[in-house]
Amino acid sequence: MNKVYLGLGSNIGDSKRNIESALLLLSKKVNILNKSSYYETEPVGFKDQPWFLNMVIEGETSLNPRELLDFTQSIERDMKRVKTIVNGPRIIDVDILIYGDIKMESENLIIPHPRMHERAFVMVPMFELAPKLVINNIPIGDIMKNFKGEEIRKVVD
Ligand SMILES: Nc1ncnc2c1ncn2[C@@H]1O[C@H](COP(=O)(O)OP(=O)(O)OP(=O)(O)O)[C@@H](O)[C@H]1O
Ligand SMILES: Nc1nc2c(c(=O)[nH]1)N=C(CO)CN2
Repeated sequence: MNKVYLGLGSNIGDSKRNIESALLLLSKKVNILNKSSYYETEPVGFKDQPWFLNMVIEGETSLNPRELLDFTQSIERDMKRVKTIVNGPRIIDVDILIYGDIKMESENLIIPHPRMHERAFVMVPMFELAPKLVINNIPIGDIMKNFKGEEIRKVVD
């Protein structure tokens, strides 16, 4: 089994329900060990869209990276994710953030996720789960200093 961190996001429909549906589907092939809180987050990239709901899970899987990507993309398809504009609104988005100690860069799979360290909507929930993590030789605590905090709000149930 390999340790993985996956980032989930949604900003169409009942985002919390969408994410929980995706988690149920993910649990068929990913043993979910830990879930971050939910966060309401300002859209990054394309601003003219609803705020997202984001969270990160820590899990383990026997799927290899390619199989894991195929699996997460099958979940996005099953949940009728329709590709709109780049960075645009979506029912569900599942990103592979970290897979063990693997560093890979193929045309459709880059691990660690190449933009995760720029994203408060990934780093804040990730820090909640793994405050001692080192990503590309940078301690996550140092990455956290880049964020001001107004772009993200923890959802308190
Ligand atoms: N680590 C990764 N996790 C998920 N998809 C990845 C990863 N690396 C590359 N990809 C590729 O990114 C492509 C676009 O995925 P998607 O449409 O979900 O992008 P996005 O989530 O909108 O943008 P971003 O990747 O910046 O979060 C996928 O088809 C997949 O092949
Ligand atoms: N706040 C937020 N912004 C985004 C998100 C997301 O999940 N949350 N996903 C994107 C494309 O992956 C682009 N922008």
